[in-house]
Amino acid sequence: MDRSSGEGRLTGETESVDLISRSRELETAAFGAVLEGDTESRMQWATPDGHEIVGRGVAARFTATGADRFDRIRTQARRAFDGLTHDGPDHARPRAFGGFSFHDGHKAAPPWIGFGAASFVVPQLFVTRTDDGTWLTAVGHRVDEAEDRLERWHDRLTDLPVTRNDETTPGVAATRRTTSQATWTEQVEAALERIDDGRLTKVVLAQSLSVDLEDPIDVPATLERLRRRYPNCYGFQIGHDAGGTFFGAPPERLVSKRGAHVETEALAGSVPRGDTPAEDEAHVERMRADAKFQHEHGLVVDAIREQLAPFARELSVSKQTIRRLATIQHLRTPIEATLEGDRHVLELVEALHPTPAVGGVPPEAAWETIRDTEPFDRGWYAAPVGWFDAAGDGEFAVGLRSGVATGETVTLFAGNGIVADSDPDEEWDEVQLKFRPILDELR
Ligand SMILES: C=C(O[C@H]1C=CC=C(C(=O)O)[C@@H]1O)C(=O)O
Repeated sequence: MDRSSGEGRLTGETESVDLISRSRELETAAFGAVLEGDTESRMQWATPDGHEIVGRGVAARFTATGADRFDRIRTQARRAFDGLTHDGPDHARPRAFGGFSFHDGHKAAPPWIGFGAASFVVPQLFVTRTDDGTWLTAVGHRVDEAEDRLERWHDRLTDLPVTRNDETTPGVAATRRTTSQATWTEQVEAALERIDDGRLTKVVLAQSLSVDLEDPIDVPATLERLRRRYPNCYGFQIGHDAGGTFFGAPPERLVSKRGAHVETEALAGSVPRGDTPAEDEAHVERMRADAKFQHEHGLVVDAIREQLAPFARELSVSKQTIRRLATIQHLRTPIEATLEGDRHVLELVEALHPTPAVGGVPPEAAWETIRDTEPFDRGWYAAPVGWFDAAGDGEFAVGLRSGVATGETVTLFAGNGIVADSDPDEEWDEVQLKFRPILDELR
């Protein structure tokens, strides 16, 4: 454990701290070792364009509960980042990593111990790998503390041999579902009644699957395998020694903001992969031509456009495309905007979450249906995970194709959009496809 200053000072709602950050280039690929050993917090973030950040420890922590959780995180972060001095390249700058629970009333009960309604950490030590090289950054509250940490870890990482990828999976001893297929059929039929009544247009209903493992899971190795199999997805883990580790390979960007430029997307509508390119195309053609899929997807596009419009000087919705993953294919519509005025990425996260790709339309009726139907807490599943920086830029994925690992159990979550004309059996099959990314890496 890095004991030079305990696990760092925390940033409360009123206290402000100075953060000193120092970076240097790293000539080794052995940076995964940053995650090893005891630490209060570890994180990993990888983007579809191949950039990666791996970090440990707590230089500052921001937490909040309640309906104003987005605002309160921003206020705490402003205090911490106002006192930040960073000596290093821009891409190695300190950022706050973390996320939100799906719903603001969330309580951190098992399997979500350690995961509150909003929680972000500025790591004490992290490695950033981009096209500009691999950089190590240490953050402390004094110059000597940051510099010592930087040198110590630089030497430690440089001396390590690069370990080979671990292909061993933990093995599955048993699985337990929250929702049988018969119960699912009843749930979908009950949601369809609300849709028929006109109370609801769309709801995303989810299931959870608990997997008991034969051996403990190595989350970084699992994530590495997921990244190779799902290169056009994000990869993330957020973990605490005292709690669980939430990890996954989400295909969906909630939002990214750099300066005034914002990118988001609508991702909804799912079909399997085929065994041949022709079969792949046949599935896609069926999805493109199907009124139910187009309705389900169009609701997401419309909601994102409406939520983003008040912030935007310009907003463009591109042509619908297909996101083809190893086990599933989705309808995808990229959406870009130029912001009017200075905004924080968390304002956009708050406005967009939950999109109807994970919640529904209208949002209140959808949330009521989810609450009445799902016999488990969504926790951080389907919620925003990502990072933001001192300038209020950042990037967030939707926490899908994900699970939370606690001891020798991983609890997985997956859901599907229900609209008029949804067929319970087809919806069941689509949900099972969405468990596969993580489940395949556990077997
Ligand atoms: C809710 C999930 O997926 C969303 C993203 C893509 C396609 C979806 C769908 O076809 O229903 C969902 O909206 C999930 O993976 O658990």
